[in-house]
Amino acid sequence: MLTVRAPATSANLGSGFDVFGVALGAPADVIRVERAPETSITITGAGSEYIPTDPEQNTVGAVADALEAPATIRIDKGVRPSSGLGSSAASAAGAAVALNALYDRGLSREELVPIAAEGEALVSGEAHADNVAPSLLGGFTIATDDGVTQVDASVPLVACLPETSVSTRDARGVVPKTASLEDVVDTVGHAATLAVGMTRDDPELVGRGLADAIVTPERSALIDGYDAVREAALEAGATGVTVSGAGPGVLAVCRESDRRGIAGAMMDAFDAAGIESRAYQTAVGEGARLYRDG
Ligand SMILES: Nc1ncnc2c1ncn2[C@@H]1O[C@H](COP(=O)(O)OP(=O)(O)OP(=O)(O)O)[C@@H](O)[C@H]1O
Ligand SMILES: N[C@@H](CCO)C(=O)O
Repeated sequence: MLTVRAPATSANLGSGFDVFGVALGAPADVIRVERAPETSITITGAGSEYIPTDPEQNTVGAVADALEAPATIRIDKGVRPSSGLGSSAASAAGAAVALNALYDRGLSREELVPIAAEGEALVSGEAHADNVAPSLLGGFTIATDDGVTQVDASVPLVACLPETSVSTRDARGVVPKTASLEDVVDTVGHAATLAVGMTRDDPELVGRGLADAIVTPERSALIDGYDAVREAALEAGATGVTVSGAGPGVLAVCRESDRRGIAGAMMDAFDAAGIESRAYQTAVGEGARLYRDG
């Protein structure tokens, strides 16, 4: 049996819609695989009751198919589905690493990115790689049609998840089809600022670079309490706040010394809106880790 711990991720980071992503130190999915004549899936953990075990409908089934690697797959969900932390992608990335090793396919982590993205196509209709790339490679990733660029980074973060859910498929429905040149120019500037900030481990630059006037305003309108939570995080010292992935999770960038206070302020603001939430005090972290259990 092989075991993989595959981290949650936060995609988009505001200005990098469908392109930027970071691996988070926590939470994570744990995937266990054993060779079998046919793929079967069992699921435990956060939100497991909402996830299909049919391999045709589960992201890990799509990965097993793409790698021609049938297996008994056990998923222990640490990443709650439809919360904005790349739940479906964590399972897909974990399965890709585990099955690649189980069947000695010899593919590199970069080569596994499009394979894990097959799972994302299954659940959201498009094979975007901005969650699977950081879950596989760790750090900060820039996923484009030309491939993935990765840098290790160490930037403190708070990911606050309300007890509500937004499906990626629905959230993609509100993304504007066009944008003004002014907004595009503005977003390019912020995206470049964010990328430089990641290379310097600079929370000020990363926080400033989250700003986006194209997708985030439409997405944040789907999240009850978002404006109050954002305001509370900024008042508590966050250097920037945005929607995590497709939402409803909210991501704050900060200095380490402010992280605890920001987590509390965000949860209090959701609470004042009548919504329970959970905050992860975390940081940009490593990619999927493989354990050989013997
Ligand atoms: N292994 C899996 N883990 C989690 N969700 C899965 C898995 N396989 C299929 N799904 C389905 O995918 C959907 C969740 O994916 P979705 O992209 O909406 O959320 P997410 O991955 O948590 O969010 P985001 O991409 O915004 O960070 C649910 O409908 C769930 O049933
Ligand atoms: N880039 C994707 C990430 C969520 O899966 C989106 O925002 O729709």
